[in-house]
Amino acid sequence: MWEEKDDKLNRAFTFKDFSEAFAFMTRVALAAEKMDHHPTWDNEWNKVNISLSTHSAGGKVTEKDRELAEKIDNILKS
Ligand SMILES: C[C@H](O)[C@H](O)[C@H]1CNC2=NC(N)=NC(=O)C2=N1
Repeated sequence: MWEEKDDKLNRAFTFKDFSEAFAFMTRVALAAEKMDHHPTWDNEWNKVNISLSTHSAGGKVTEKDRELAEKIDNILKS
């Protein structure tokens, strides 16, 4: 689940393999681009760590981050 810490919303995801992880990242990237709101993330093989904050709000968590987090959760479920 998402955890709010140090002005960021963080969540770690683990997939079966790299293909699954990267497919998820592609879908998140398209949703993020549509919102013009982008994650800070890293990927190592089957793991993806996502961190959300709003640069234009001085790096704080805003409604935009909560909205993107919800979209990411929906991508994961679908
Ligand atoms: C110019 C462009 O709209 C801005 O830089 C957008 C792009 N993506 C962004 N992503 C995030 N996470 N925060 C922002 O403030 C932000 N701003």
